Amino acid sequence: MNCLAFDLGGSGGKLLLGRFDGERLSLEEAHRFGNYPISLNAGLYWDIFHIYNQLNLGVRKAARLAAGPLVSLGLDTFSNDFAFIDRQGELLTPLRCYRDPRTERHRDAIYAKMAPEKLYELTGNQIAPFNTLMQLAAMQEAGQGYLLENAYKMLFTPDLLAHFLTGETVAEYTIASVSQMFDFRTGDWNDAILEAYRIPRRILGPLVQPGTAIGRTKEAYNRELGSAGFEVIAVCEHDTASAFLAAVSRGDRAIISSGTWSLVGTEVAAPIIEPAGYRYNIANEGGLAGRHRLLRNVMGLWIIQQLQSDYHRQGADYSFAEMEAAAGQAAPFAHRIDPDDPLFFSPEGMADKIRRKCLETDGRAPQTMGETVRCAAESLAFKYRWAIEKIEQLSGKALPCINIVGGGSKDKLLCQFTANACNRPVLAGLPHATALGNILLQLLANREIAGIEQGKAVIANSFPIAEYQPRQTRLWEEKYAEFKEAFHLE
Ligand SMILES: C[C@H](O)[C@H](O)[C@@H](O)C(=O)CO
Repeated sequence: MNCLAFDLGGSGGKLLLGRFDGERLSLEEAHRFGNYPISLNAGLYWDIFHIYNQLNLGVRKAARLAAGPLVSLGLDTFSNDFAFIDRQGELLTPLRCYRDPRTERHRDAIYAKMAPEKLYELTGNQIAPFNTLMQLAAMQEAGQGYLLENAYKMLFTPDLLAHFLTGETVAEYTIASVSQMFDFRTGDWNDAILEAYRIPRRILGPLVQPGTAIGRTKEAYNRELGSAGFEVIAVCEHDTASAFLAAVSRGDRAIISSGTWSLVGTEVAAPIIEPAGYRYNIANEGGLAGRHRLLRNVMGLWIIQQLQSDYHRQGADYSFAEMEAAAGQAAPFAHRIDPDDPLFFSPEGMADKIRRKCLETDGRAPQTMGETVRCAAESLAFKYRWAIEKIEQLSGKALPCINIVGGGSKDKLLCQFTANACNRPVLAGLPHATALGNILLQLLANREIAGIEQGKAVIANSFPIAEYQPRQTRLWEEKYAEFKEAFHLE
């Protein structure tokens, strides 16, 4: 059986063809493309037409690769971003990038309507400038309430693409659950929040659970693509939910979905919404029925991706492997940053920002590319340790081992640093975990597997995992204590 996963991240997208023969699953990359925020008039946007074009290109390529018919497609993306459509399906707004600075501009006015503590208590979501609610509230503050009043629907990115293909308008649960408008207690949108920010409930699509068939591709779409059509299935449309679903986990362990963001968390049976969670900004996020993630966003490979772009602009083209090798040669523990400093959230000038922060903290700054990347990698590893400790504290369970999945699982240096800093073994693999989670749900919806545990066993049998044991633990313990002190981390 052939199915297709479309996975869109903050630096690129890909379409992977999944072939399942009843026992083993194989993945073949049908198409890959770049996806970068575009800056215009002080706003930051995604090019939704480029994304849609690339999706179609990938569908065509996958149809050629597949020996038999393409049965279904699942779409997953980063969370929080959205566009408005009217009744005809016409786009009323562009797709803004979650790093757009408008939410910061209106931060105080937004929190004056409802305090962040209250928002956390009602939703369990992290307090972050990129949440969907913050973006909608910023639109209201900027005098764009007319868009909310006149829209037919507000659709999250994967739901918008599903709409282009099928004409249906839904709000998939996992991506809705991180919008800061969803209430885990009722399993529905939170009316107090909607009222406080004048968000009309009718523009929010009907919630659907992952595994639901959204619909078949429209006739017009099939004609244009020369395709026989296929079913679009609501998978765990939030990429993190898909990645965690695929992260094969035996027993209690920490999972790091390592990509543009590093999502450091664990699965818990139910949301845990407590004052300590608010203090450490630990998010509750929804997964496939009965699965919840307790998770902390760490700035992630974004810092290294942005360094790469900086060097490119200066005329030096380094591959990730070259950057990793140079970092491996640089002196250890010479520089450090808190990767979650808000300064690092916005694009461009990353090397300068790192130098500035290092000077502030330690009075010296990295000069070479290797020193700068090493500073970022060691600091990320320390921040992972801190996040894992806080999640252990909040969940009341020990997490003695770490699974790293996603593109970052290929970064051997960062995986080894993570094992050292966290003093825990690391199992790293499944660079395409997000697409695998996406495909798992399609197999389930198409009744190719009986349950998700069977799917996880299929993944375990089909893909290799590398193991990293902690090294030089006493030295890393000392440096971790110094790191926490330097950045006043409890
Ligand atoms: C803002 C990010 O999109 C989000 O927190 C994260 O969960 C994600 O979706 C990473 O791709």
